[in-house]
Amino acid sequence: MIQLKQIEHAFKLGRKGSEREVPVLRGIDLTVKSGEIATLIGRSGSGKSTLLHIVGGFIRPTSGSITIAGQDTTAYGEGQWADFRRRHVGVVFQNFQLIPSMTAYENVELPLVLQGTAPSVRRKLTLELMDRLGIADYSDHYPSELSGGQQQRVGIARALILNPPIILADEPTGSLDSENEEQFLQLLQSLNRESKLTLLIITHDDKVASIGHKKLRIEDGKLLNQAEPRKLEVVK
Ligand SMILES: Nc1ncnc2c1ncn2[C@@H]1O[C@H](COP(=O)(O)OP(=O)(O)OP(=O)(O)O)[C@@H](O)[C@H]1O
Repeated sequence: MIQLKQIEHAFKLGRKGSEREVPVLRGIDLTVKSGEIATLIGRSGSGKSTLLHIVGGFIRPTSGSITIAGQDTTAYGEGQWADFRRRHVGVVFQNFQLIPSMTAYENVELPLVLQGTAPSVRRKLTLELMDRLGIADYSDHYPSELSGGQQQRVGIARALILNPPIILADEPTGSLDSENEEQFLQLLQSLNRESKLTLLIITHDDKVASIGHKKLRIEDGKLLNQAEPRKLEVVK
């Protein structure tokens, strides 16, 4: 579960001594239950990425509290966050952020290498996951030799390889065409169903937002609960 309470964030702009504060997030209360898909939609500049970066521990909020998987991470330093992320949170980015000089296989395996997992275990886990995500045939391809959809599958495989219960996704389909977007959204939904994965996805795309069990909207740094679309009444 992810729980944010009264999160405020202001960026400091300008020269030291004469900085001004620009408020970006204002009083965010957010709960994402275990096994839930939450989507957060909002215009450019509304604060989506800032919020995601706070949940992932890349930015410290100005005030408020963060609890993830039962642990209060609010006061964690960088080292603690890095360790916490390894065990609990995977991140998927819009532009995949794969390492161009590594093959698809090496990109997926990398977190296991950094963690010091034994080579035989690494090989088994990496091949199993790549097979499950339909990218085993592309093991030897470099990112530049993969389509956008395949690159994003490699991106999510890398985020999943350490088996985190939570995935944060920053505009994960932003670089995909509509067919690849559809397939990638189906993949996220099946991972959610089969592995009880908790997902927080930020987007400006209604189609992506529609896969959320919980659909949230952010406007000017404030969270609004997006109303469920009204069901049409059938007139007999
Ligand atoms: N490091 C920073 N320093 C100063 N201001 C920042 C910084 N990062 C973001 N901002 C400002 O905070 C506001 C929210 O930015 P954020 O990236 O969270 O929006 P967003 O909703 O994710 O936008 P987009 O959809 O365009 O990515 C913007 O006005 C932006 O200019």
